[in-house]
Amino acid sequence: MISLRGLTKRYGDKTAVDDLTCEIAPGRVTGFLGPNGAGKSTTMRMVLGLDRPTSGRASVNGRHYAELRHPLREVGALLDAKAVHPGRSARSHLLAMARSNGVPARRVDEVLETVGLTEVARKRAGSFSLGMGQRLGIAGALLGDPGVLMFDEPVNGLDPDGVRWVRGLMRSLAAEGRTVFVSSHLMSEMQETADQLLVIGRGRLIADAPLEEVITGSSLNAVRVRSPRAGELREQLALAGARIEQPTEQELIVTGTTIERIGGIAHQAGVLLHELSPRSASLEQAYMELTASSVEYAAPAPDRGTAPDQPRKAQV
Ligand SMILES: Nc1ncnc2c1ncn2[C@@H]1O[C@H](COP(=O)(O)OP(=O)(O)OP(=O)(O)O)[C@@H](O)[C@H]1O
Repeated sequence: MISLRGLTKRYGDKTAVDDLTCEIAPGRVTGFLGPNGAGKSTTMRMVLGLDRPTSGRASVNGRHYAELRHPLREVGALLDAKAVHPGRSARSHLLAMARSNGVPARRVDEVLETVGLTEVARKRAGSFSLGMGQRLGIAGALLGDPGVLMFDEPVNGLDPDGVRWVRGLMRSLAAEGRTVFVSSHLMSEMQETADQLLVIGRGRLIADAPLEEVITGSSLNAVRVRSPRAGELREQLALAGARIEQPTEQELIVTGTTIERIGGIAHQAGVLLHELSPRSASLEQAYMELTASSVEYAAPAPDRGTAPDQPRKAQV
């Protein structure tokens, strides 16, 4: 369990993390999302005692990181895969970490096997590709067999096979009852991996909700209706306050109401339906809506050459 209580970090007059309060619970994967500069890495660094909060508190299993006797055995983290001495082999890097945390040396070979680096274990970490470095960082996080794991952009630089492997690893760590807290900009990947989402923007909490809830909260969820009398149904639905697009003569895309309501209106009007199906928004669409007002570093829109979009929706 990771707990954040009024967690705040200021750098001069810049507030990187702004009064975050939430719990990251065990037994599930919590995705940590937010635009560039939202404060994700700073939050993770404060959990690990690498940055001192300006105010508030971050704790792991009820204690501050500095109070943990063998931190690696309680919380494992991959923050920066490049934070390895380039002249050291993967194995000696992990052995040094193990020794300083009372972890037995045989565990080093186990985690090297888990991340698929056994064959290159004696090669210099400096010669590793980005993906191999990520795997070594993940091995370091797993070393103490901790109940709490944090990963900052773990799939960065991994090939599709590696991305699938990380997804499976996260899921199985959570299934073992561990707390898995992972940041990513890859929304399609998060949609496959996360159970819970913590979304921040400009350091502030925007959403802390189950993945399903974030997606169903999107105004882009729609219902596709096909009917030989689509025009007639359209009128009835409009009277009931729904928003309707009609891409073809017999097809309607309806938002702003429920599938049950549409079925009821069609029934009352005696209109035959050939299809009534939900069109779920993607996590990417839901995320873009949620964070539209929090994007700090955005390129101008290509067709208009102006500033970023105006907020569409700020809260779930
Ligand atoms: N050491 C520092 N000194 C000054 N400002 C900092 C420092 N570290 C982070 N910041 C600022 O704090 C804000 C949050 O940065 P942070 O790296 O936590 O965001 P992030 O959500 O991890 O971003 P990204 O997705 O781009 O990695 C940014 O505006 C950043 O410039």
